[in-house]
Amino acid sequence: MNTATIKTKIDVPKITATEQQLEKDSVYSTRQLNLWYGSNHALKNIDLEIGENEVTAIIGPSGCGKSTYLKTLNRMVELVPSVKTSGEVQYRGRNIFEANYGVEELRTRVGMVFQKPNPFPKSIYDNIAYGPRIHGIKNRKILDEIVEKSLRGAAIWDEVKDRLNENAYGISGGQQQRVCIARTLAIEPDVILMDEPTSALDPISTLKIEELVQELKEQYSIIIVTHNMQQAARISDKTAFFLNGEVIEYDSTDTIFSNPADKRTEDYISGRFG
Ligand SMILES: Nc1ncnc2c1ncn2[C@@H]1O[C@H](COP(=O)(O)OP(=O)(O)OP(=O)(O)O)[C@@H](O)[C@H]1O
Repeated sequence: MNTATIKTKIDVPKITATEQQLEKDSVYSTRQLNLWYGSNHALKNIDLEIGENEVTAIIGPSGCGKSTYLKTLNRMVELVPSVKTSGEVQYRGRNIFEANYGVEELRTRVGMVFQKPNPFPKSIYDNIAYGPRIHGIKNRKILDEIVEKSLRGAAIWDEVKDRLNENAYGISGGQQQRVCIARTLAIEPDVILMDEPTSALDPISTLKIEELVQELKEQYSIIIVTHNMQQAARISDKTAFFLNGEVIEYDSTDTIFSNPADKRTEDYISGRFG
């Protein structure tokens, strides 16, 4: 009997996505995360492992805690005075809630792209150079290189290379969103958080951003909140389904969309609610 035959006879237990995640590098490990806005318990016992160089989609109906979860990952949620948290969010092995954790450094490592494109009222060039300048880079040649590399990385260089000194408000919404992605890339992040980045865009711009996300995951880990289930199915590797502040199911995107374990996931992805 050859080895191949032997292997097929061994009863291999099915490995869940969560177990696979634990085997490879996790960028984030969220453990028993709870979050309250005053008395509103918005996140409940969230356990999630976010994989490196993957696209993780967060889906679920309005108000289920998707954006809150995303904003917890870079501690932006703390800007709301009534917020209280418990549990742990480990980023690269360290709990970001630790008292001496440097939130500025965290936000340098973890970029964010918002629902509505939000360029600064400055030239396209200055939008991209803004972050590097804050980090002390003043040399024009180096800044030129960063601007070009970032705009190329966001697949918009060819469209704006002759308009770098024009105000970023003068380009289309889809182009503005890619400039915002380029602005994020300019500080060389490790993770990119995207909060419904295409919901304000037309279908062609949406497609461009979706293609871009696929390219960016070679270099970055991406967590994307989306209301668009086709989008989650098209571009993500893992999907977490949130409902009323809980993670109902977290698995490979294929499993979530073809063979979900929980009836509530099935009902949501088949459009029965939300
Ligand atoms: N700044 C805030 N202050 C108080 N409560 C908030 C705040 N932001 C969100 N909430 C509440 O927290 C819960 C989760 O909201 P969140 O915005 O995270 O949901 P979501 O799933 O992203 O919703 P949507 O899909 O509509 O954007 C909701 O009950 C919401 O009302």
